[in-house]
Amino acid sequence: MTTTTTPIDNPFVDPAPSFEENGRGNSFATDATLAVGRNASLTLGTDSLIVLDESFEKRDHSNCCGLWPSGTANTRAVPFYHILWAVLQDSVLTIQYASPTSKTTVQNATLNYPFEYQQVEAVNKWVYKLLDRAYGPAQKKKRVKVLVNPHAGKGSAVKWYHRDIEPLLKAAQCSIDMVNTKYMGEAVEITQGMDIEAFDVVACCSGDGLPHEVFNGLGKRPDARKALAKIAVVNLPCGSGNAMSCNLNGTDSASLATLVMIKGIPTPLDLISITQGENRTLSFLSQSLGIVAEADLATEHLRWMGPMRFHWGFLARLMGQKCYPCDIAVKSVLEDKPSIRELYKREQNNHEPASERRGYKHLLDDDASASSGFEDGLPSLRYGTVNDKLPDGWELIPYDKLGNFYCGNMSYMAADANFFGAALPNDGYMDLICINGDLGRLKTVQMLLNVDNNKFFDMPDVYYRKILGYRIIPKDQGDGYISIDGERVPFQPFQAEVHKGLGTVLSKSGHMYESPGPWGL
Ligand SMILES: Nc1ncnc2c1ncn2[C@@H]1O[C@H](COP(=O)(O)OP(=O)(O)OP(=O)(O)O)[C@@H](O)[C@H]1O
Repeated sequence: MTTTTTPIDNPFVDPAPSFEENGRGNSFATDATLAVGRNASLTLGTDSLIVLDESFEKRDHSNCCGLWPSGTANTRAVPFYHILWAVLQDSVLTIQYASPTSKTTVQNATLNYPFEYQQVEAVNKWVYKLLDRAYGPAQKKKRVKVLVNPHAGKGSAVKWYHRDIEPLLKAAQCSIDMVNTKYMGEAVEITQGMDIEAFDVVACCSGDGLPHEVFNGLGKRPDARKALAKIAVVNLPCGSGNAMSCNLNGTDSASLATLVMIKGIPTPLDLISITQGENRTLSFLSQSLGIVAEADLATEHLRWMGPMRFHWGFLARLMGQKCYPCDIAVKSVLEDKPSIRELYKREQNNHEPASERRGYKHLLDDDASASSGFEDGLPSLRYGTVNDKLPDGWELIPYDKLGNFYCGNMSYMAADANFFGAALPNDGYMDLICINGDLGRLKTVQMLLNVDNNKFFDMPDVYYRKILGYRIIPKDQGDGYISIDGERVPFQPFQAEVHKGLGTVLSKSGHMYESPGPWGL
């Protein structure tokens, strides 16, 4: 009787054929194990590179305090996801990988093994397979324009770039062109004029402010559509608000986010056109008016408090049960939570390629043809601007007791603040939450707590909708706070509409955010 060993039973067994082999009818298969002299071997396992090296035992305590899965003292399993590069040069095989230094940080580490001249061909084939496993469908050697905001957060971005980010990018053979921004708005100018053929990614070592500028810089170009589709915008978190990284990299650690970027898959992102006065800008994250906007923007002087500043600002306003009366017209598509969950579930199982996730073709809207998708610049506005007459079918409704108007395009609005549990990168909708200001203090505090523990979406007082556009007109108030992607804009009426998959980001999955979704799935 013969017994077969599956990869699940044995991590030393090479898994199913690689991406390359699939396309080549397996003609490229080589041994999964490279023997290095008599004392070491390198094996392509199920999801890790298994390094067996007797010198580990003597040399170091390098299992990083138990952070790697490891069998014995002389074995190390390096997940393929952490492999940055491998090359055989001058008869020495060098493998670079991201090694955990704590639960939230990684740093570049290297393995070197000498090989005989006769082994070169076999080793090169093995390296090819290793890189294939390490990168899967992700592009290798990305060409990255890096923008560092020296003033982001507490002013550590330059230090973090040199310590946590650049070494990983170099180890992964990325080409780098780094610029420190010198003033507010410079990232708009840089990306408006950049050579988009020379780069794949613009990586912002910053908070969410610089990505906002980059989307707008690309959006101002005569070839805006092409630029926004070609260049992936990435946040490597160094600011005080790093929501973009939490959503797409699943972390607010600069080094871990860099690893995710190196392995990231281009993902179309819905962008929102905002018209206010005579201006048109792009928003990628959120728009808010009411308690959330005020708790954030009106507490700048309390920056020393760190993240507590937002909670303090929120509670202070809550005590006064403040309302923010507005007239609001909404072009709504889904208004009930079961349908919104259903959409989310469908998208989890939807693996269509990035090329199918752009444009308007999936929208079943009455006048979708108004924006046919052939323009070179930004798409035209289907619903006009805030200065035009209200689009057909829209109706302004008075919200005299409005406490919070919050429109989101991503799930997390800060680390652990999963406000928009049903948000999707390219469903072609914005997620809108409206909450009354006279709910009662206890209920509102409960709401805030439920944002932290993932029960917010299901609360009956959370009015959650999937929408295509809206107009909001503040009334009966003097000055106030409106936030677009966390930045303050004039307290004046504005209108918003979404463009399906107009922008591009890098994500782990190619189609979902790194949030747990709307609960109860
Ligand atoms: N050299 C600079 N000096 C002053 N401001 C700058 C500079 N470079 C960029 N900025 C601006 O800083 C703003 C905030 O940046 P960012 O989001 O990166 O950091 P942050 O700490 O998260 O900020 P905030 O919490 O204030 O939004 C952006 O609007 C950006 O244009």
